[in-house]
Amino acid sequence: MTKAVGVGLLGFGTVGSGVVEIIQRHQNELQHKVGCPVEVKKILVRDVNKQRKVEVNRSILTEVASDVIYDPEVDIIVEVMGGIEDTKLQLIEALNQKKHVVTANKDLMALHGAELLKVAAENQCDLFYEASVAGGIPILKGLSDGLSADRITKMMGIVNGTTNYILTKMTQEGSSYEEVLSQAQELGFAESDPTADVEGLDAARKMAILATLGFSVKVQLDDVSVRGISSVSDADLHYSHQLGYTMKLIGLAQRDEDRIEVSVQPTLLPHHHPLSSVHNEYNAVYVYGEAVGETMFYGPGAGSLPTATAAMSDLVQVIRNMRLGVNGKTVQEPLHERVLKEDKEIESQYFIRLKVVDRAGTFSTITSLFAEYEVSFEKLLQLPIEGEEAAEVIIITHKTNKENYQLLINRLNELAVVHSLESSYRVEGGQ
Ligand SMILES: NC(=O)C1=CN([C@@H]2O[C@H](COP(=O)(O)OP(=O)(O)OC[C@H]3O[C@@H](n4cnc5c(N)ncnc54)[C@H](OP(=O)(O)O)[C@@H]3O)[C@@H](O)[C@H]2O)C=CC1
Ligand SMILES: N[C@@H](CC=O)C(=O)O
Ligand code: NA
Repeated sequence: MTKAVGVGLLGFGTVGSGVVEIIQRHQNELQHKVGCPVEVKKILVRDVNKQRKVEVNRSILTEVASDVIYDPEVDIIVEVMGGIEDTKLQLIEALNQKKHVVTANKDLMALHGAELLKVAAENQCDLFYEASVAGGIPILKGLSDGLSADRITKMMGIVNGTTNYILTKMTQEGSSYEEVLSQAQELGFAESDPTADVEGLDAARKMAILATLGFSVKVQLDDVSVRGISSVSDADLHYSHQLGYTMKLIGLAQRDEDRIEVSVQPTLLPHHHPLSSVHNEYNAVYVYGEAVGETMFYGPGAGSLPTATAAMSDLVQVIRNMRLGVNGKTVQEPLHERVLKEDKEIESQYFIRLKVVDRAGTFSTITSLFAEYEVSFEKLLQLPIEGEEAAEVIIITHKTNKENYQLLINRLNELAVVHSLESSYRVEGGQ
């Protein structure tokens, strides 16, 4: 039999234990696909004495990274521990040792992906990162293989499992934000610091990776405009629903000619929109290509075995490349210059919720301001607030540009008839 390929893991938590479980349980299928046994040789953890979900021989656990990186029996490193700067240095060290790398680390790839890919290419090594975006969905392979000949113009999707889980449970079961967040943590969906999930940063990192690959443009993390779900209230969910919309944390990457926009924000979608029925930790990404038209990638976006499946598909690809002697050949420089759209080029509908003074003339003052910025109403709801001389006004606008919208929002806040601007969100999938 052909010599076994040796795998070293950095991390043995939610994703790492899934990787080991798949290697153990699917060894026959793996051997059939790659033509040799796949063996886990070493695993880096923080604490070798910790109780583990998946059983391995204790002797392969270590708390010293170099035990994995310099192990001559390790051909491929699977990095599933997280972290940025130290992890980057360790992966560079591993690549310089001619170890191929598979990683689930979007924090690292969004910030240092280009540099790491360069080091990998210089060492004729593979560096694959399918698990870093949308968990078990083969979205990166979908873009780089399936749609490789197309020109991608838009990607829109739900790319964070934790926030989708939270919004689903809040909307469908009326659960509290805190309660569902801790469930998502227990289920292993959330990041070690869940602020990255709920404040949209995790999704922004994934959108930067997607936009870089899909548009062949070097998109920086700072290019992504980000807003999370921590300020979404029950009232927002309630009124959105009443007006026919579902709230989702949406990542959007769009290009017109060579000008791009990348954002992550809570967004209202019509109930009938396919992304509205993506629930719990599931993710989905719409990809629009000039030639293919519209495709949608759907599946579990977080969790142990789904995410490990993505890392394993990269592992299989690395081993196939090893057998063909073609590792490190897939890296390409971006084709296009990165030019970001200006606010006046970004068009969208908006949901605006105001608390206003409940008396004659209020409405005409508000509508005049909207008219001044050429923003018209598509839907409107006005409800008196019991026990107060105030009313709640909820507006869905027609499409307007972001510059006008922001000017309007600033001025609305200053109107004497407006007590407060309660909330405002982008609306997609309508007109
Ligand atoms: N969970 C998910 O659904 C997904 C996670 N990811 C990404 O995968 C990576 C891993 O996530 P996840 O498995 O959830 O994380 P966990 O916290 O469950 O696991 C992390 C593992 O790495 C080990 N570890 C962490 N830091 C160090 C260190 N400095 N030195 C040694 N060992 C260390 C831990 O050791 P010990 O066990 O001893 O504590 C643990 O085994 C992250 O980059 C995450 O963003 C990507 C997609 C989905
Ligand atoms: N915390 C992430 C894990 C997968 O990337 C998420 O919730 O999507
Ligand atoms: Na994926």
